[in-house]
Amino acid sequence: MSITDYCRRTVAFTREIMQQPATAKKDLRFSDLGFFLRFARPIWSLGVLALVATALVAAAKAVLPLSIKFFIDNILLGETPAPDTLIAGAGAILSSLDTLIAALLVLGLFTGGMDLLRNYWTARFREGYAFNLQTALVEHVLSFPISYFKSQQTGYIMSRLSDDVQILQYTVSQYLPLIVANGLYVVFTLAVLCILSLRLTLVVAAFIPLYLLVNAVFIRRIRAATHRERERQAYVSRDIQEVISGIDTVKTHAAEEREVHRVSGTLAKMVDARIRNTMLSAFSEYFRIGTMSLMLIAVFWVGGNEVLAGGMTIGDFVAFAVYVVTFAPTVNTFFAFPVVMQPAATSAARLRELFSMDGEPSGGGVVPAAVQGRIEFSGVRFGYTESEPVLADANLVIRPGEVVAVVGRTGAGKTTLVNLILRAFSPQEGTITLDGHDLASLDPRWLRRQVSLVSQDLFLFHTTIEDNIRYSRPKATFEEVVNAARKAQIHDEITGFPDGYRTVVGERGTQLSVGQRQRVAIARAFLKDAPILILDEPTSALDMQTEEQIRRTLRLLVRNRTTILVSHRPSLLTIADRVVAVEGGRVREQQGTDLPPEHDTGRIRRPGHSAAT
Ligand SMILES: Nc1ncnc2c1ncn2[C@@H]1O[C@H](COP(=O)(O)OP(=O)(O)OP(=O)(O)O)[C@@H](O)[C@H]1O
Repeated sequence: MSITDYCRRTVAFTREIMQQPATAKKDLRFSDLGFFLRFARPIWSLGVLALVATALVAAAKAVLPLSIKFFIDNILLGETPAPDTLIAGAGAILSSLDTLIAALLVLGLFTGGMDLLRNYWTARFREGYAFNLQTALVEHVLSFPISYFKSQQTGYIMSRLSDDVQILQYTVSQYLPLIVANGLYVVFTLAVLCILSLRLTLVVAAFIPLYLLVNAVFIRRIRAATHRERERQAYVSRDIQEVISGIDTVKTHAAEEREVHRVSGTLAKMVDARIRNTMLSAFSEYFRIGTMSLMLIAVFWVGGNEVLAGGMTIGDFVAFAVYVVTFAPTVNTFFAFPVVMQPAATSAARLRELFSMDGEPSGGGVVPAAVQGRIEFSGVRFGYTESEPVLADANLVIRPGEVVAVVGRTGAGKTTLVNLILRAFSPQEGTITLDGHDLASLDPRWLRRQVSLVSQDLFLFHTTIEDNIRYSRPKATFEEVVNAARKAQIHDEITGFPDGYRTVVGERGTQLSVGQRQRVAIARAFLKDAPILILDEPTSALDMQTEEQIRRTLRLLVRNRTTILVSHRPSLLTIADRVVAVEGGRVREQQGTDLPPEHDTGRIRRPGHSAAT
């Protein structure tokens, strides 16, 4: 590529990034600051200490260059300070070299000590703040309805939970103390500059609107670019997480290259967003540095002429020049804060959005004293999209203690039906009641405590088998855990492992076979002993012999519980009192002639029969 082509492309790229949409979807409002301050409330005293220490260090640093003025004017040239100046008193005291050196030593020791304290208090405040924020965030996100987690990919949620908090914490901890310190430094220094020369200070102040103009042009653009970058970063996390969790499928299809290509595609979009964002920041920095250089030139020009004309002492000018040379980069950094704080502002806006989403009410809703277990669907309509109902007009009554098997073609809506009982989703029309209470009116956590679920999609934690079984009743004794495992026909296999019940099952239970995991889930249900039981393909991974054993234990488990059994296994349906079919969005009773031949053995009791086995 020729140099001309290169320049042309650079200009086109610059024009393109300056013309990108400059409005971000989720901007942080000023009122949101109050929201984020609430996490600082329990540690406010540390914040105040950090602020006071920062102010003292800034003040100490601001007076330091004044020593040059005293050294030149009072000590070297022996001039008597003008009685009407504010710093005359200090000048009179520091009129000998010894006192000036002693004062400098004291000032140095004080500044160093105070700086150490500032670091300590700032670190405690920063970490305490991040702790409060992240704990509240995890608590809030865990209160979201199950439907949120079913509609979002784990990697995307994780990115928002960890990346945003980290970026907010990192940026705020790095820059917030600097903003405070630099802000105070600017104020103190401006005061000293005014004392040294009001005229020159006005020259400095004249450049402030130029800084504001640069910010006005760039801030909105940088904010929008940061939003784009962060969304794309979440997509990268989502894709990587998906590949890692589906690594078995990826490997068996020898699809590593394809997956690398897919992830690198998402990654490339993020890198592009990052470059554009970096370049926008670089352009704004370029204009700020330009403003700073112009300011320094103007100060030297006006100040130099003042000294030549005798309107200013050499000491005042040198002190002023030292101030301005150290002050200018601080002013520059100060006006760059709105830019460097954009990642934090973006993260804060995204976190605010998460916090403003409604979780399920905790402790709200009706909590009946006892559960009979009558479940009734009346005219229920539900679809994952409004236009395509999975259930169109579902009517079903399950009597207390009854075992109802739900059959139907794959994709007919059987799992959807049980998810509605768990209030993972809410019907768009019609009602579902438990003992006459609309599920929508019940406390969702209470409701789920009344239900044991053994599903085909079970989850084990990366801990011991004992703790995994105990998950359904944390206060259960070891004997109760063993008892539940015996009933679920897994005790002998557990004791066969070298570590027995202390065997760690691996992430998601990968060190157990699917059949073993399924029986751990059944053991959990025995231990929970809830009045309602949902069995969604509970034996899908078991061989015929183990299923036969489990069928016997399931007969025991369903006793005196309202049970909904979803299964494609004809043999398992024999534990049901009756069978209903989900078909075309409706639920209809299955008659003897509708059942596959192996069902019609007379073991399935028809509606109206007792639930006892
Ligand atoms: N979280 C979801 N989001 C969108 N659509 C979904 C979701 N879960 C299920 N579906 C769709 O709803 C329909 C019913 O699914 P459901 O899992 O209830 O069927 P099922 O009868 O249990 O099937 P199977 O016997 O294969 O388990 C299917 O078309 C499915 O694609």
